[in-house]
Amino acid sequence: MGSVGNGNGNGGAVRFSGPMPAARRLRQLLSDPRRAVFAPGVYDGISARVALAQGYDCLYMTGAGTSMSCLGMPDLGLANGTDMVRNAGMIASLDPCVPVIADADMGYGGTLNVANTVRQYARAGVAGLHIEDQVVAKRCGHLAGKTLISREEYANHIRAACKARDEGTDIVVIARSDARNAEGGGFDESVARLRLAAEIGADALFFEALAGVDECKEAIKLLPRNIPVLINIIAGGKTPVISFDEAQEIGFRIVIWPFVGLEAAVPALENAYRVLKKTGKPPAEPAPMGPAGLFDVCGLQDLMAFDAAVGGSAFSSGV
Ligand SMILES: C[C@](O)(C(=O)O)[C@H](CC(=O)O)C(=O)O
Repeated sequence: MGSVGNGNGNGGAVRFSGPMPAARRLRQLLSDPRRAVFAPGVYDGISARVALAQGYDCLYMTGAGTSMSCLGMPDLGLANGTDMVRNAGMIASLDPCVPVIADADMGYGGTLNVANTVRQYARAGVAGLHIEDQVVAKRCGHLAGKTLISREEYANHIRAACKARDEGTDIVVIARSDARNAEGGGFDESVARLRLAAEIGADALFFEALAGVDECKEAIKLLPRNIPVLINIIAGGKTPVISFDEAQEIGFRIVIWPFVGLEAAVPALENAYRVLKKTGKPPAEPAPMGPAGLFDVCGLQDLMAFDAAVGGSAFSSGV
């Protein structure tokens, strides 16, 4: 989409035009108070492509899914910043018109690491990221036994994230608090930390592990009105499983479903490998898509059209 103007009447200046940068697009979506942003969880190139084909306005890169798909490990803080930014940047590059909100865990260290994480995600084209208040040896927000950093340290991390954002990027900084179900935390501690993060300059707030619809309503009542609040819905997690419309009705402005793709993929994979082993053939249903059908999911037609548009003939007789 980028066009380079050279000797084209603008004094030889290089001019780029193309889709609105993803972070600006996310800010635009968030600026409409009547509408929540709906972001299904994706964890790799295939899940992102499949979700993009459904026409969502935004995608969510799950850190747990990244850890599982890129490392084969559960969400126990084993994926580092490099693993995460690589996956987030790849997903963000697939359709630059659709913003990606990506998990950035605890920012992978102290204030300097948090700032570096924000810069790297912004450079990778990620539209928004969330930074939480767990220690570096973190775990999934819906598991027991979480340990928090102090309120002061968290404030410093959010300050670092905002300062890095303000170096010339538009990336949306989402402050997450895990205090609700962490040792020494609780509902009030989460509220206090998220209010503090809003004062410091976070763009949105993520209240992790809200327990029940009444608590969701209470959180919305107690958090500042002028800042979008994210709800993280995981079947079998701590937060009640409510629909997008119900979440929007309560007042949430960003709704993520991190595991929707993983919950579909894991049983399907398990079935395919089991049947192949048992019968010597893959399951008959669903009908095989074939190589071209599978590659179509990942943009085969666009790539062939690109080649033809620039005069290539690599695919002129089909694939
Ligand atoms: C939202 C989350 O950070 C994610 O990685 O998707 C996880 C999801 C999970 O592991 O249940 C979280 O809530 O901590």
